[in-house]
Amino acid sequence: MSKLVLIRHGESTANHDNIFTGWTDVPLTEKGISQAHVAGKQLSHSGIDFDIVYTSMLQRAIVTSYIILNEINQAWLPIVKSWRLNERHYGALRGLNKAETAQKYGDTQVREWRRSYTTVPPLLGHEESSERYLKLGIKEPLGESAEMSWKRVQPFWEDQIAKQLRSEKNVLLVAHGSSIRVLLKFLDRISDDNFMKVEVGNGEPIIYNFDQQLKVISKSNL
Ligand SMILES: O=C(O)[C@H](O)COP(=O)(O)O
Repeated sequence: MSKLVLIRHGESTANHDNIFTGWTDVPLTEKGISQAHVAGKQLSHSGIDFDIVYTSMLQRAIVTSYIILNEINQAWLPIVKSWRLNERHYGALRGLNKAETAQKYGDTQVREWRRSYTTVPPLLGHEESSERYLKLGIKEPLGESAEMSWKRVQPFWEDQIAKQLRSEKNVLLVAHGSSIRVLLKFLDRISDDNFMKVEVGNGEPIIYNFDQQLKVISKSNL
């Protein structure tokens, strides 16, 4: 049997300011740091021995994973950082205030942009090339629906995470609202329509137990 623990990063400065973030690399707030400590303490009580940690290439998730690893006294674990676990790219919505955008375009449209599986946000008008992705030969998206982000998460699931779980390794994955929501959709077989209702809170551990065939035996929230 193997365990997968999914945790969304602690509150970021953009979460606090209600700003569309996506691939923008923003830090944790004091509250976000303390949420990461609390999640770490909860996990420490659960007594899970992890074998590997996966996180994104964005500091809000990376720092959350460091804090958790310290709290559970497993700071020595290997950490793999991948752009595939980044938040979905919010395109031209990036940097806008969510409430102001809802006032301008209406709640329904903004809910669709934020929670639909297939709706693509307005795209950036130009390509961007941050050094960290250039180095990997990754073309930054101009914007992504949740479905588009699943297309990049899925190969990582198959090649890395599922492989570990099949060999009975326990995996800690610290990522983002959308990269975790698409994983929940896959693992819990959630329909596109019901995906609209899936929410993931900051710093709230979700634990899956799998058998060797990667069948979900149980799921719980700490
Ligand atoms: O990228 C963002 O803005 C947040 O991390 C998640 O946003 P959401 O709540 O709109 O999914």
